[in-house]
Amino acid sequence: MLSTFRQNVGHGDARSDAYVIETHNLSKRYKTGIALKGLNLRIPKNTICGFLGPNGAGKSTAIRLLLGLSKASSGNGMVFGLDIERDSVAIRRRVGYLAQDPHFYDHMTARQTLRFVCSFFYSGPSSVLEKRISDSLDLVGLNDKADRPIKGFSGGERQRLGIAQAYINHPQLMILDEPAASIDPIGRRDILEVMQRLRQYTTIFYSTHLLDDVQRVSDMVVILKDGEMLAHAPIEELLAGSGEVVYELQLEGETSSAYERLSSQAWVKQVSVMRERDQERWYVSVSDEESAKMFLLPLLIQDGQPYVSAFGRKKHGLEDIFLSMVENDK
Ligand SMILES: Nc1ncnc2c1ncn2[C@@H]1O[C@H](COP(=O)(O)OP(=O)(O)OP(=O)(O)O)[C@@H](O)[C@H]1O
Repeated sequence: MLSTFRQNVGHGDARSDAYVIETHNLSKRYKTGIALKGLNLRIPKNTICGFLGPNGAGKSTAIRLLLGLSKASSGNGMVFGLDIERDSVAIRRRVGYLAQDPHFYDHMTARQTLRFVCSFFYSGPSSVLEKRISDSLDLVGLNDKADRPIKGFSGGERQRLGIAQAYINHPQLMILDEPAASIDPIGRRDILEVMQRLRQYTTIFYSTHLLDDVQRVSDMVVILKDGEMLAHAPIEELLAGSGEVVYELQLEGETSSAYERLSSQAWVKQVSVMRERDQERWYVSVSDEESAKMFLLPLLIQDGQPYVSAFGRKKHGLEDIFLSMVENDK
């Protein structure tokens, strides 16, 4: 850390050691209705937390409250152990924020943009400043484009510059509002890589609709719907689901006798069949995994029928879990 830049060391209370963000029944009511109902967040240091929810779930409302840009109707919250209402200026100084649609002066280059941002908080030697700018551009993979006007940048490059701008003051927390929305797959992959690189330096709390991205880079997931929190858990815990064991099989050929054999077993709870052109996909839910390991395949195939082209334990994807939570409100 460069000594002439403001040092981001904690000066909050003891709770700041455990959680970067902590809220208690944080709620927001607009004239039109309740946007956020009793949000209880606990986000530990150096995690990447995906903040998920359908449109209108309350994600931006929560972000505005955390940054002190809007006042809570009830409840309270801490960022670095500082009160989000009383200490919002001190909090914002230590948070790097990327808005949903960042605006830049398009005639300026990436390097000039970062210099301009630094001019608001830095007054030390220019060699230190230039090194900090160069390091930030490196981190987001823009060093080779640093001296080109921003007007020629792709959507993904603009977002990466936005991340460099949010990171330039080495914040302890970055809040990113939809950092990869409306970016092509290569641009999105680059942004995810930048987030992975940043994880060693800071905590990242980001809102998104992109479930695959959340599954790839997040440690923790918070799911909101209609202002209510449906889930707040480490991603592995969420992906482990209810603990139900389901085998997924892809079959071709004669399947009716195999269906009879399997469904008559006491340890088979259910066999669901989906027909796909000339194949069938089966989901076999079992109550005893040991029996399934020993008997499922031998029972399935007799006299070479049916032909099994895929076999494995079904993994729950975040998309399945998100959709089932949002649709069932559980
Ligand atoms: N300033 C406001 N005045 C009145 N209602 C508002 C205001 N801001 C947000 N809302 C309402 O609060 C609810 C939550 O909105 P919010 O923007 O927080 O959702 P979101 O999860 O960020 O949605 P999106 O994913 O579409 O950005 C919505 O019903 C919205 O219409």
